[in-house]
Amino acid sequence: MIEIRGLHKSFGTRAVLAGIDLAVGQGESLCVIGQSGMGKSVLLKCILGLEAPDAGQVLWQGRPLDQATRPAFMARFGMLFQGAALFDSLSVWQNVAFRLRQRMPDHKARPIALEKMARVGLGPETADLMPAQLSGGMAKRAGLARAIADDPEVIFFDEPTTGLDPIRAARINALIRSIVTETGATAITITHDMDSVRAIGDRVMLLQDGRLAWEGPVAAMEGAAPLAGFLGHDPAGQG
Ligand SMILES: Nc1ncnc2c1ncn2[C@@H]1O[C@H](COP(=O)(O)OP(=O)(O)OP(=O)(O)O)[C@@H](O)[C@H]1O
Repeated sequence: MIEIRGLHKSFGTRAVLAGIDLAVGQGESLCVIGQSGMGKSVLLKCILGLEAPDAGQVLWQGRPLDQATRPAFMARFGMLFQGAALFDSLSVWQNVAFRLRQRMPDHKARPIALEKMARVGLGPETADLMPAQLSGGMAKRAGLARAIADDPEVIFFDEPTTGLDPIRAARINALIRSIVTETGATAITITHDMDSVRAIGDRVMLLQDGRLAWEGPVAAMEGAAPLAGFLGHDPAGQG
């Protein structure tokens, strides 16, 4: 369970986050949407401790995340970065096993990496390829395998379909949903893509002018007036 209480973050005179409260339950899949520049990335950075909020708290399992509690949280989270963000100098399996290799020898890490790769549709023939040899869809799958390699309790998906054509995007969305359901992980997805929201989310939040302008179950969003600008909108045209 992740909770955010009264989160404020300004840059100069601009209040990017002006009092955000939210809670994501264990096993829940939350999608955060918002126009470009509305603070989705800043929110994610505050949760991860990459930006220090001006006020407010982030709690994990009821405890505020601080210097003492953050390492345990960081060990239990996985992330799919926008654009996959693979390490160019590491092979696919080494990317997938990046965290595992910090605490186990390669002969133990590699089979786990191959198992996670299989889960996302990457066969063993891709294990020793370098990221530059992968298509966009394969790179995204490798990034997804890395995100789940250490069986995280919490997974962040940052714009998971960016750069993919609609067919590949739909496949990645379906894969993410099945993995989230199967693992019981808590998922937070930041996206412009309403097809991702429909496919991945249980609940959706609209971030606007530093506040949560709308929140509800994905099933209720089609009739929600504040979301009218997003529904049926082509996400490729934004941000
Ligand atoms: N380190 C920083 N210093 C100054 N301003 C910042 C900093 N980080 C973010 N901002 C500003 O905060 C606002 C929100 O940025 P953020 O990256 O969170 O938007 P976003 O909703 O993720 O946008 P996008 O969908 O385009 O990625 C922007 O106006 C941005 O310029």
